Amino acid sequence: MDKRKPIIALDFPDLVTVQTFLAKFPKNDSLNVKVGMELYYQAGPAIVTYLVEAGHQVFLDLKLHDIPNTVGRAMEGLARLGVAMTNLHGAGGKEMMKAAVAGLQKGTPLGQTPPLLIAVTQLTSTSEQSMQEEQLITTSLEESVAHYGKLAQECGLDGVVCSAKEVSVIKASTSSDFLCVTPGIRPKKGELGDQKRVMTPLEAKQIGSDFIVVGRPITQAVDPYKAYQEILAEWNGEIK
Ligand SMILES: O=c1ccn([C@@H]2O[C@H](COP(=O)(O)O)[C@@H](O)[C@H]2O)c(=O)[nH]1
Repeated sequence: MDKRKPIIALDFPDLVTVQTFLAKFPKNDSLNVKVGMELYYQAGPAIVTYLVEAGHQVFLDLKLHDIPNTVGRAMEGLARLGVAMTNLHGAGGKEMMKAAVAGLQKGTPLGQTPPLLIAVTQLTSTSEQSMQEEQLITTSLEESVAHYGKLAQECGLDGVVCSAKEVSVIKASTSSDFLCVTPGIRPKKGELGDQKRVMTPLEAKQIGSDFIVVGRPITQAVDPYKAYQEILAEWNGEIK
């Protein structure tokens, strides 16, 4: 995946809506796109194959969280789809994460590299208060995120999903090459929606995010391609 390009969250219900959206971008532009639950559960693996064959780099964001055997076998299947990155919930634990790594390796066709595997730490829609009250976690949110980062690295994962606000703490508790994939990205004065821990593309760049994930600020914009270009420019430090 090209780190200079934002990952566009294709949170749409079907192939036709995806095609209509992508038609607003120049033909032959290879994009970083994210397929999440909304699209995958309605359009199935065929949507992933469609995007891969169209030349896009796909982050398959299904956030697996189940017993180790189930997650390992599911990852084995997902590895055959040709995605560049996929993920699970770090809260599933070490045995589950190790099974996922093994499953991806087993399922990846000979001669190909397994997708990057990253662990969700605390969702960017979670505040410290809700984490403490609803998950009964008594540490700070930063400590919880750092903890999941360390576990994920111990299990052989490539990085985490976190807010850009936690990039420094993740890098300090793991290593500088441990990937921080950061959703919860909003342009200055952009609508937050359900996101709680947000940063602008420029702030995320300055703090060291490896990848930014952007959905509604692009997909719901009046001119999605223009919105994408503005975010791309900011992410690449061209707008200060
Ligand atoms: O902690 C997380 C993990 C995943 N996401 C996903 O990223 C996009 C963000 O969309 P926006 O419209 O830019 O808010 C969405 O697909 C989420 O499922 C996240 O936001 N936070």
